[in-house]
Amino acid sequence: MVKSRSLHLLFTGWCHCRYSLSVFNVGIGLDLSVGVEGVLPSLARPANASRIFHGIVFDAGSTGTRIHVYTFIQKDPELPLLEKETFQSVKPGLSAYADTPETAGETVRQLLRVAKKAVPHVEWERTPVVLRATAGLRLLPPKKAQALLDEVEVAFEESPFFVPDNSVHIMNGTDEGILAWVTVNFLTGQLQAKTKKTVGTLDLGGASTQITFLPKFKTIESAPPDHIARFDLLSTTYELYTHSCTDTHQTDSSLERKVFESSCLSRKFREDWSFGGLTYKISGIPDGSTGFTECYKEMLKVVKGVIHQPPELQDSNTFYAFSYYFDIAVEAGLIDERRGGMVKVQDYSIRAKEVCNKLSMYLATKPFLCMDITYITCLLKDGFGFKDETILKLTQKVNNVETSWALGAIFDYFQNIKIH
Ligand SMILES: O=c1[nH]cnc2c1ncn2[C@@H]1O[C@H](COP(=O)(O)OP(=O)(O)O)[C@@H](O)[C@H]1O
Ligand SMILES: [Ca+2]
Repeated sequence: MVKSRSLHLLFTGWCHCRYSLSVFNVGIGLDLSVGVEGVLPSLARPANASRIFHGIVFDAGSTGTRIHVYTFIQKDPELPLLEKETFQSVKPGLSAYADTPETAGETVRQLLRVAKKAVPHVEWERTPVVLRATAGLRLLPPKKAQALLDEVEVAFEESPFFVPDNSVHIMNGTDEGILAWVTVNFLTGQLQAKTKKTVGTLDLGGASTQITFLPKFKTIESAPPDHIARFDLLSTTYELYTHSCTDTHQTDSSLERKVFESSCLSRKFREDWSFGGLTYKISGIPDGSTGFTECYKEMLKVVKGVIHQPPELQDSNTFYAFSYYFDIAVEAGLIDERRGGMVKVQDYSIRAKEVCNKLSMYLATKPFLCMDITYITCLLKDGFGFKDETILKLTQKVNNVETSWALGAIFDYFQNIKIH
């Protein structure tokens, strides 16, 4: 089976972008403390709270559905601690069941069993459960997406957990970027520091990508007002630059059963690939040139000129990066899967050249690695405008908690951070 994120974007045509920007209003009122398990959140204590309380977030991603069960401890009335996260994921994502929505309900029921084990029985009825869907459902026809969400809602209502209003919905890309930024800056302790030091975040999903950071005044000044996203967390208003792209769904029926050729694939590579209800024949270019330079040119066509480049990114030092940035770095041997690690933008580029210029070596085991890693290189350099030396901290977990927007989403539930 074909497994490549780049193929998605080549077929859908990158990209539907939304830029957002913001400022940071000082007055940090966020109370955080650090414990053995890591950084501890200060969330409003739910009514009728006992010492421990929980929150359940489902991430309905384009490639999989994940459950995050958070356990908080109310250390004192002001400072609950994030004690632990229970996490599990299943593949494929809900959008794969567009024509059999009952299966989406089954997926959710299966994952709810994890929550029943993680949350004590007596806590079930006051533990909120929410689901946020991302690019996979954003790209479906609205009726099909709604049918899936309805099945999820039925499964939630049948469950013993508390189902708040608007518990199940499709999240926009801006919220996705902001909530991931909240998660990472919370887990790394940046939000607790009485400074404006925060870390930027890069997320690359199966069908969308987000970049979010605290911009300098110059960036704020030069960006149009609709590039601004604000949110409130405790007594602080944050304004962040956040830019989200979702691959647009433009399946071209004229390509039906035609061969899709790419210089990012070995000349000997041939495979059928189903997408958008059609089957494509994917292959290398039999008599054409292959290799990094040609592949990069292909990627430039979908990346260049469609993504806003804030000039300050050329001077930025470190970004946290996860999802496919992490997965592809593991596949490319740049980092260890368990420990993650730091890479420079140029490390992706160097490895892309090595892989793409020896395509036959990877034909059997990693036929799409050249395409994927070249795409990431191109997105970072010519898409966002990062310099070669920028460091990406590739992290799947911080203090044993997934670096996902899901934790930010439960903050949003308990705190109503009002992203606007
Ligand atoms: O919570 C997570 N933990 C670990 N990996 C994740 C998590 N969320 C996303 N990923 C990684 O990101 C990849 C693509 O993301 P996703 O399926 O969420 O696409 P989307 O964000 O475009 O909807 C997944 O295959 C998975 O490897
Ligand atoms: Ca995602």
